[in-house]
Amino acid sequence: MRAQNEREKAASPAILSVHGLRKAVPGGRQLFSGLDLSVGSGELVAILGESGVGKSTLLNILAGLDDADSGSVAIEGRELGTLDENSRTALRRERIGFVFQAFHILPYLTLAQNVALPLALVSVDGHRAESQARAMLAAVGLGDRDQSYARDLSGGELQRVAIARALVHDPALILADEPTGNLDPDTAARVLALFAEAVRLKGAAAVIVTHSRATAAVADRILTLSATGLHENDQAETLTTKASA
Ligand SMILES: Nc1ncnc2c1ncn2[C@@H]1O[C@H](COP(=O)(O)OP(=O)(O)OP(=O)(O)O)[C@@H](O)[C@H]1O
Repeated sequence: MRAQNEREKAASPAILSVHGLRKAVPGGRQLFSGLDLSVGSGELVAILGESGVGKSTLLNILAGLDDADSGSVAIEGRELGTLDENSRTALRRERIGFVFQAFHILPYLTLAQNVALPLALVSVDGHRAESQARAMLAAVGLGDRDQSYARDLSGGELQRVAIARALVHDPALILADEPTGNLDPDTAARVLALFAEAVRLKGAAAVIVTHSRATAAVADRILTLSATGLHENDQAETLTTKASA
């Protein structure tokens, strides 16, 4: 059965294809080079790595929010390097769900409006967008908070709003930066089930940066980022103990 799953995975189309990525920070220090990655439909990849190694930078490059110094990133066959800024923005809105480490929940919108935003940006009508947003908020355990504002929420609640917003438009590619870092184990398990549903039932591809053992455990592959790129890692002991989330 496992062999069959592996064959199916190998045959599934790559949603994300990365080749030879190299990135240095302003000032010249090189973060990584020779980085390759392919993530198919229905596949969830966890990325580990020491603090400061470049995990958030990598996610930003994968989303077209930052540029690599060399190498290529393609999403569903479209090379980001060949797209102008408007096309990149459109691709991001339509095909990517991004959970930022700092959440970026807009303070002047209600939670329902925040979560409905990705739908509004792809022209889903207002009533439908708000009702899907409320359903998504309920799925992350915030069904009774849809009219609240960010200032009234805890860090873990904000993180769940960010996750709801990233998943509401059924993105092809989910990029999540420490999505369970502020959550207790039960709540983390609940949101991880949502990521798993998006990947396994809806066919998304997901790349999740995490320090959490429990979060990495839901991944099909665990990779470690270092200066020489991404390397296979199934050594659970390399996960830090930050890890209960
Ligand atoms: N604009 C910038 N100018 C200079 N250095 C930067 C800039 N952006 C990021 N860096 C540096 O690049 C390195 C990688 O940062 P990044 O946030 O990608 O790491 P990370 O692996 O996600 O870390 P953490 O696990 O602590 O979140 C860090 O040393 C950071 O200080």
